[in-house]
Amino acid sequence: MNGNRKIRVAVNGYGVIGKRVADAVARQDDMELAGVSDINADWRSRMVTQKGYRLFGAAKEQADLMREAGLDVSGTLEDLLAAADLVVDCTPKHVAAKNVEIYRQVGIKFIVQGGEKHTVTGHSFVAESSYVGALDRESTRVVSCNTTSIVRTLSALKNAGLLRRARGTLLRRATDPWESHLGGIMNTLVPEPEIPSHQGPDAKSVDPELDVVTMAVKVPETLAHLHYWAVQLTRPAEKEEVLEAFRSSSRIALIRMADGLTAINTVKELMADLGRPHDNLYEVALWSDMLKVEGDELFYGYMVDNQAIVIPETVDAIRALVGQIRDPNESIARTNAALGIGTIAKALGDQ
Ligand SMILES: NC(=O)c1ccc[n+]([C@@H]2O[C@H](COP(=O)([O-])OP(=O)(O)OC[C@H]3O[C@@H](n4cnc5c(N)ncnc54)[C@H](O)[C@@H]3O)[C@@H](O)[C@H]2O)c1
Repeated sequence: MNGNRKIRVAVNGYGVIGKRVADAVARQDDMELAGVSDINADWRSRMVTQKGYRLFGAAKEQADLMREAGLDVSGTLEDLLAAADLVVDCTPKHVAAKNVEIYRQVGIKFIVQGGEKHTVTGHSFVAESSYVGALDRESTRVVSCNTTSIVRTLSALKNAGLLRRARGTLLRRATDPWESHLGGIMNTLVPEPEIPSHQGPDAKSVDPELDVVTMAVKVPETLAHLHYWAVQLTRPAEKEEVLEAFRSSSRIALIRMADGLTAINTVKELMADLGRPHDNLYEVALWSDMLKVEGDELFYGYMVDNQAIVIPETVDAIRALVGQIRDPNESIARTNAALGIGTIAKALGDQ
């Protein structure tokens, strides 16, 4: 690739993650959105052209259906891939694993999301932990929302020399807001049948050194996930030392109950007030005044906006695969600036 040319990015699957990835790519000054491909021909695909993005059908049949519905269609996925340097697959779980065959045939770099297994690409991505390992690769997998939060927070403790082992309980949102008329639990809590739940082992696909076990339960709300962690430190530590470790990550935002941020809906409202697209909380929002250190034991809780947290990671994964920017910190800083990551600390002051 010519060093000065913008990276042309295709997004396949314009759902919860795909629409946010498309918007985030459009905001990067070193990238351009080549277009978006999907299979549906309703209001969701209509929003693609409304935003000024080029729309493609996943195959001829879907492109024809879109045309019949009066949509302005630029061709098929094949045409889109021909006009792109890299494709981000945001189709539902297991669909991407099949699309990978198409990408390999065409010879285009690709990113899949956390619904797919590590083996689909052989590399799992969280920017602060595995950017360098993704440089120049054919593909990577941006891990799931929960796994991203686990790797970000535990890496911060690990890098400060504080992490021995971590045990977490995850309260998982039932479904995504836009599709909550189609399903999702009510008036119950559904424990995941196995311990450990998959997120702990999945974090080790990014960093095999992490000693982490997770347990999870599905809860009847749609806003976000909530995690509680008990961590054995390498030595007794002060609370301020731990907070300093978390502050070292630009993608962990310290918040406080004392500021009135006492529930996940209040944090989402803050994102709306900050003018974030889709009210996205890209950061792990970790309560500094709830955090407790007792000798060498650490306890804390945080919120994960499942719809948003993987978006900055996906943008960084694009740069890593293309390989023009070799330094993770440079990519992270560019992504953060383009998405407004850092505005929480500015708005709330020192936490
Ligand atoms: N929703 C979340 O909170 C979340 C968080 C992190 C990661 N992920 C992962 O991101 C991926 C996408 O999840 P999502 O929640 O955005 O799904 P989604 O169902 O909201 O969106 C998927 C989109 O892909 C389209 N699609 C389906 N089959 C297609 C095909 N063959 N070709 C092109 N488009 C097709 C659908 O019409 C839909 O618009 C999954 O791997 C998921 O596990 C989801």
